Amino acid sequence: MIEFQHVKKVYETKKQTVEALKGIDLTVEKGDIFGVVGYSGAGKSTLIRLVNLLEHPSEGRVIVGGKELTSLNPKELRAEKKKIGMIFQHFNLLNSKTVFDNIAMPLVLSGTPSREIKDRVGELLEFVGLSSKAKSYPEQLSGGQKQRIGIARALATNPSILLCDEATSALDPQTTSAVLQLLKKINKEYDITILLITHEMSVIREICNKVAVMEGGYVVEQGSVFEVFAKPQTEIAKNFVRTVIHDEIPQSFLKRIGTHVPIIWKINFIGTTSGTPLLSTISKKYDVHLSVLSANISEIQETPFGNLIIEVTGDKQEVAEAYQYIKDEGILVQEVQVNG
Ligand SMILES: Nc1ncnc2c1ncn2[C@@H]1O[C@H](COP(=O)(O)OP(=O)(O)OP(=O)(O)O)[C@@H](O)[C@H]1O
Repeated sequence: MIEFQHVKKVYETKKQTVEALKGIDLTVEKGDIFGVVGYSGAGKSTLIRLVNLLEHPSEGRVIVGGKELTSLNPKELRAEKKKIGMIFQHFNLLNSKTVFDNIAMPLVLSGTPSREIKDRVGELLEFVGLSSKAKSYPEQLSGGQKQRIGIARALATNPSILLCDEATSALDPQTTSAVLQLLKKINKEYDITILLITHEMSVIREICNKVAVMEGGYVVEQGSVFEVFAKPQTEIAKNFVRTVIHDEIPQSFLKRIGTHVPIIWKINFIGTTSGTPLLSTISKKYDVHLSVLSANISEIQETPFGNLIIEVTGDKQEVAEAYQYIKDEGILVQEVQVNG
């Protein structure tokens, strides 16, 4: 649906040359809610702005819906751009226009008859739950309401892709959650592929199915949200995951281990397996002793995601067999190295 192939972006200013993207390969598939996370300056905004040609790539190709937008003539480009909606951190509404007129704007620009505009805007206002605000002005609305209007405007031309540029960063947690649920509804009910950028891992956890982690103009890690949350590979991905999932070995335990090298396993449960009475099964089946050092269950896309850190003691062979048993059950288990 959206493909970045070896994409580079260089900004040339009078004073300096900034290499914002240094070679990006990324594929967003139809139906995805694909999240790109990274700290400030990583290149996220540049990346998302390439999709609707708010920025042009310096090298490489950006292919959207099978077409490379830079190769189209102005008429074809206008048609393709209608299929891409975008929402922004600061909403980008026109304060001098009513809510109705803000939402109608893309339709007016594309020459839609006024009868059709009226129906479509009415439908969109209802969809975002703000039918009573048609005649209000943006400054009379809360942040969450403004973003709903931004979303309605982005959906006006029936796009197949929605780009979200830090869409919830200016909102409080409760409003953020409501807007994210609305995005999820849009993805499901309208079958719209969503590409979002954020610096908050909680946003990724709440609605995305795939994630890419960016740092210094590169995508340093990508995969399904479950994969990356369960087994982040890079230091930066680990840091992001830690902001929402607390699975540290407790300091009190580390202090008391002395020179002894303990065997510690980190176990991740996803979905229904989180209810499996795994530990009692293992201690019955194998001659091992298990003590829980830390345990918590959170939710990723409304699916339980549990993690457990346990210390294991017992005969070497029994410990190895118990480990294999967990793996054979299809549960993600990793040994954690702790220096005694
Ligand atoms: N129009 C521009 N001209 C020159 N440099 C730019 C321009 N836009 C972005 N940059 C630079 O490119 C790099 C990547 O910026 P970008 O805004 O894409 O990152 P980001 O991850 O979205 O960060 P933020 O969340 O702070 O916006 C930064 O070093 C930034 O200063």
